[in-house]
Amino acid sequence: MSNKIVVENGVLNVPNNPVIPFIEGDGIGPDIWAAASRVIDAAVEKAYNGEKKIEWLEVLAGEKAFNQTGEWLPQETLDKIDEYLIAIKGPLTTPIGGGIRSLNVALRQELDLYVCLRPVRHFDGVPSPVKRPEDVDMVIFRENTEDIYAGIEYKAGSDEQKKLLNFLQTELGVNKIRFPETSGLGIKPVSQEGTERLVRAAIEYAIKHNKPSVTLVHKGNIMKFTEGGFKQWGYDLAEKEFGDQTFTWNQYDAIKAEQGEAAANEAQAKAVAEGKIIVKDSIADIFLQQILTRPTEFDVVATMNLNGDYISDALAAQVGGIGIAPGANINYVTGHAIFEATHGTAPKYAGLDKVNPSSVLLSGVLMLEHLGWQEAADLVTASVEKTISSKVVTYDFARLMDGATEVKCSEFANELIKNL
Ligand SMILES: NC(=O)C1=CN([C@@H]2O[C@H](COP(=O)(O)OP(=O)(O)OC[C@H]3O[C@@H](n4cnc5c(N)ncnc54)[C@H](OP(=O)(O)O)[C@@H]3O)[C@@H](O)[C@H]2O)C=CC1
Ligand SMILES: O=C(O)CCC(=O)C(=O)O
Ligand SMILES: [Mg+2]
Repeated sequence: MSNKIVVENGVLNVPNNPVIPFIEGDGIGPDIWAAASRVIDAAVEKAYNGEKKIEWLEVLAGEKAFNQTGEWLPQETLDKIDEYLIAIKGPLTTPIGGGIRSLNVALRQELDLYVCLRPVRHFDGVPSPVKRPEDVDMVIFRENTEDIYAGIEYKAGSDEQKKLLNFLQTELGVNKIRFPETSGLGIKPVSQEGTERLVRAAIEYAIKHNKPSVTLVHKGNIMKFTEGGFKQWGYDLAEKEFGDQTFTWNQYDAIKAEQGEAAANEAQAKAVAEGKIIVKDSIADIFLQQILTRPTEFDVVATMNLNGDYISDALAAQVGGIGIAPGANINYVTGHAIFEATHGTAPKYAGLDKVNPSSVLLSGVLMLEHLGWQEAADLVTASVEKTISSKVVTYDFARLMDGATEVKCSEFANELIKNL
């Protein structure tokens, strides 16, 4: 039997010994990947008595790739992930202000992994800066291929910047750039198709997991045709494709305008009683306040690339920090997915065997769930809960806990394996 994961009629077919490519990552990548992969292997072995086993296939990207091949993201890496469908990666460095563009973004764009899925929930015993971290239970659907984040920008003074500036000024009559000659210029594409496929995935997730609401987060009051477009296209999609399963604040506003507020409230209450998902929206600045002040009001969050980047780190802090925040980049149509930690390469801790491997490990749990290997996923989750409750933790949690035993990254993995 082939050891390739394939997608057939939209359903993943996973053999017992699937080949799964991995990218170790830069900085802390080697430490966290060594720890996490040992725990994943042990959980799979235990859950299936050796009947199932992942065949890891290393593929290169980042500094390791550059040192070995002279390329930051070799074509072979993309080809292998394309071929084997599902992969997992550690973080990759992106220099600031110049140098190569993000390899993380490039992987998402090259494989058209249009959803960045980042579930955020609290694990018992994890120290948090907020009073009720258990109130945070949100799943972020971040658009992953467009927006200002896609990296279409031109350096101040470059020929391209001058051409674009000239076009803006002479063809479009733009006269609001305060210091035109010395401005770097960026382009923010946000499309109807890109919005629709992201919001569709978010609503389908909410339906499948019985989540009561989907919130579209945007700054559409200021960026009317990009972020405002996202909001409108999102509402339109909900009404067009999920009319029987959703009630939108767009519909609420229409009823209110025609029949008054009481009728709109009644319609919304009826929709909730019928188990419909409320599709609402929130402007990004107040959203960042409300996830702190009233987190129980948010369940599934659909947003654009840059907002999603900020929101994921902010929400991660509320449940104990970036060391425990998992993620996945997914194309629900082709079946391609790369699971990855939310955090970066934390260069000051590189090679110290110190940091928390939970972010990439829990990304591995998302991967096991995606493969349908729920038993192995549950073993890892239970072990993380048990280990943290026993206060055996890495430095990031130890510094916020009373009476904790601080262990190294690899020792934390040993403890997790013991507690499987
Ligand atoms: N998807 C990816 O591959 C990503 C890559 N990056 C890249 O990573 C590089 C470094 O980015 P930077 O902004 O410093 O952000 P990082 O996420 O790498 O690190 C910031 C801080 O977060 C904490 N942290 C990160 N990972 C862990 C962990 N596993 N366990 C415990 N604490 C952790 C540390 O906090 P403390 O100092 O308090 O101990 C660390 O100093 C950049 O090149 C950036 O572009 C960034 C994000 C995602
Ligand atoms: O690509 C990078 O270096 C940063 C990416 C990032 O912060 C993210 O995707 O959350
Ligand atoms: Mg980020």
